[in-house]
Amino acid sequence: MTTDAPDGTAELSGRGRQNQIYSAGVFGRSPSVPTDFDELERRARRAMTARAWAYIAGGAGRGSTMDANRRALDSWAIVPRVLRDVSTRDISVELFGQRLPAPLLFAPVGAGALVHDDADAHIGRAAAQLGVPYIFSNQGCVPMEKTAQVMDAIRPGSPKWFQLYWSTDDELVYSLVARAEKSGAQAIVVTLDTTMLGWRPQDLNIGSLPFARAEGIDQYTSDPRFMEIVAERVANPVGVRPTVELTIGAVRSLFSMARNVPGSLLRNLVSPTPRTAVQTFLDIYARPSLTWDDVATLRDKTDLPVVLKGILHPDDARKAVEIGVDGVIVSNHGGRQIDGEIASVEALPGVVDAVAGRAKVLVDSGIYSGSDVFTVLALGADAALIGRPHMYGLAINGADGARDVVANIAAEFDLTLGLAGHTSVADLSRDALSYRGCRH
Ligand SMILES: Cc1cc2nc3c(=O)[nH]c(=O)nc-3n(C[C@H](O)[C@H](O)[C@H](O)COP(=O)(O)O)c2cc1C
Ligand SMILES: O=C(O)C(=O)c1ccccc1
Repeated sequence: MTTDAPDGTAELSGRGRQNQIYSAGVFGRSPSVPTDFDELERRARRAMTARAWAYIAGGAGRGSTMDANRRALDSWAIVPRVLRDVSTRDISVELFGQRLPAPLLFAPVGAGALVHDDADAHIGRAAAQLGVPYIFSNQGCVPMEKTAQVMDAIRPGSPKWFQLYWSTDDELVYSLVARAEKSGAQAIVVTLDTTMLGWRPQDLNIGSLPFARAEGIDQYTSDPRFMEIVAERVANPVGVRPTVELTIGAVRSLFSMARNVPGSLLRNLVSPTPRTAVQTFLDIYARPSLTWDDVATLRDKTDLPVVLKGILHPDDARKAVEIGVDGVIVSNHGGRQIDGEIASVEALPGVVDAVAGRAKVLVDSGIYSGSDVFTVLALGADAALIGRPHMYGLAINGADGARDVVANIAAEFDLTLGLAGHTSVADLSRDALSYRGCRH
């Protein structure tokens, strides 16, 4: 089956996408982004500043978790079946009552402004054109209301979810959740693996943290509760440690941020407010003391599906189901948090078995091609999140680049599905794979 975007420019079916690309080729036009991950990454690196590359491509420590993510995927081989009429295929899936055109989502990625102005709005546009969900990052660069508006203008009711980092201030947490509900979010994703930032040598070695330059704090500066905390701190600076020095770039971002905030406290740049906003963000964005009780409370307070991101142990998956969450995301945050961590795909079968169909199981980290998507679905995942690849597409070719990267992965998945002898996602099981063991 073919899924056209409203403007007719993006195809998710394998043959449709191939036809688009080959037909354009006849007129000398090449695709907006490379169609394989390695070339995509090379081109993206050339399109980015060194600071953006360090943050986006970087991982924790020596990068061994990123390597493990790839190794785990590559240790499974697809075993095709033949003569089964694969002429009509359906790659759509249902998640939380909504039919999605492909088993894919745009992962939440913070500080996208490093790559593109108003990054989140452009990714929102890409996602809306495809009808694929976009999970808004809590560390995004555009207030969620604006991204939602951009998406709904393209496709009313475009699938959108909100990713939450649990702040030390519960009132801020619930203010963000209420804004997400009002913006039309269809699920709340709580990310659990970033209660502190991992040890990231690529950023550390050049002394670069986007948030310290006010890149990636727009969900906060557009929040009334957050700005109330900032105002309190400005009025009463006792105990506030100014650990952040503002650069010219930071002042520029703060200036644009001030334009976003109604009746902004930030307008007056000679005031201590911008610096306090950055420092307040760094102080309160995450609470390492978070426990299951907090998540259970959230579960009771919102009617939206709650999805936990960063689940890798089967016992945690069982506990999540027990407290009534609707889904888990098997993720090691793209290998950015712990060096030497279990690969998502290594953890996936254990989590799928523990959940036993009682909640949705999503997965991310290193899923870069249609055959990777095939592998994780055959291992029991319901859908996969795509992180760095869509940011690389954004870096190379803006919204169209982000869209086409995800369209290409969907198209390759559709072809892989058919070539392997299957016609729908529901057909897939571990029988479709053979374990070839780790090569190390
Ligand atoms: C630059 C960058 C920023 C990220 N920011 C967030 C974030 O704000 N919230 C979150 O839950 N995950 C964040 N992640 C993790 C992604 O959601 C996802 O788990 C990861 O990118 C998947 O791995 P992949 O990049 O190999 O596809 C970020 C990842 C990257 C690369
Ligand atoms: O960079 C990230 O991966 C990320 O998710 C994050 C979250 C909070 C603060 C800094 C980074």
